[in-house]
Amino acid sequence: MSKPILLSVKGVNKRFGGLQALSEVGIEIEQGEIYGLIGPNGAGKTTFFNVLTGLYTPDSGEFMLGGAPYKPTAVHEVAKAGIARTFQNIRLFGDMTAHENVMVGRHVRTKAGVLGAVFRTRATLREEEAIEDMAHDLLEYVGIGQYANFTARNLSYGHQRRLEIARALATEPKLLALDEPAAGMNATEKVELRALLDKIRNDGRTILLIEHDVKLVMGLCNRLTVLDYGKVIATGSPHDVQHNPAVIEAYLGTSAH
Ligand SMILES: Nc1ncnc2c1ncn2[C@@H]1O[C@H](COP(=O)(O)OP(=O)(O)OP(=O)(O)O)[C@@H](O)[C@H]1O
Repeated sequence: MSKPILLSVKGVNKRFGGLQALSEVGIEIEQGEIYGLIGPNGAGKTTFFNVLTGLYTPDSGEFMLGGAPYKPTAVHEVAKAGIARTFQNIRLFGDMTAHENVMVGRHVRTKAGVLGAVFRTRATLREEEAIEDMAHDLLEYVGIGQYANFTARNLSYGHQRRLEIARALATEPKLLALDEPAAGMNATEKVELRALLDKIRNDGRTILLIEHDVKLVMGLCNRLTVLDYGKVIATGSPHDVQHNPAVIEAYLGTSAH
């Protein structure tokens, strides 16, 4: 039985000068699944992510999130609407501790507001304590609780990636969008990442994953879409997609296969 649709995207077009980077791209992600977006270099994956998360304005496109129309405008609006993302190149606050990085993510959802923060009312202090606790819990959840007080830049690469995921989860997203989370990871880190993403899905969250590591995507995703030259060339289960002639053709001779 199919689950409710969390994200529905239709007819996305995006042109850069003479280059049609996205052509009528659409996807539907069900609640609680890991959905993959793959494709050879330059296929348009990151452009799609940037459109979805408000970094690029599409030339056209319709978006529904959690059953309501969703307009990916400014980045902070996207976070409020319920999409949190990580980036291909890690973007942490390098001089802040791991704990502080997660707290920053949580502030998207705080209620006390600026006046509360300035006058440090009792409500603000209570909220701040709750945020501190939640940040600690999230660091434990992603498996780096013991590094809470380490400066982000001093964490290992794999741990920085986990910290990014914790920070994204702190916004309590409906959809967690991960842009190449396994990039640069060694084999052990990849196995651990896979277990973490599995756990996040088992806890009911929905994940959209761009990933170059085809093995990881095929092993982890419920369904996926393949882009090539800005167009959707296949959508389906890992098994169906792997046997799709258009996909085999697109990947022939590329390092991603
Ligand atoms: N800001 C931009 N200005 C002009 N062209 C762009 C811009 N961003 C992306 N492109 C072009 O759009 C196409 C799609 O790029 P995109 O980065 O989305 O692909 P990708 O599938 O994410 O590739 P990769 O796997 O290499 O990251 C490429 O031809 C790229 O050169």
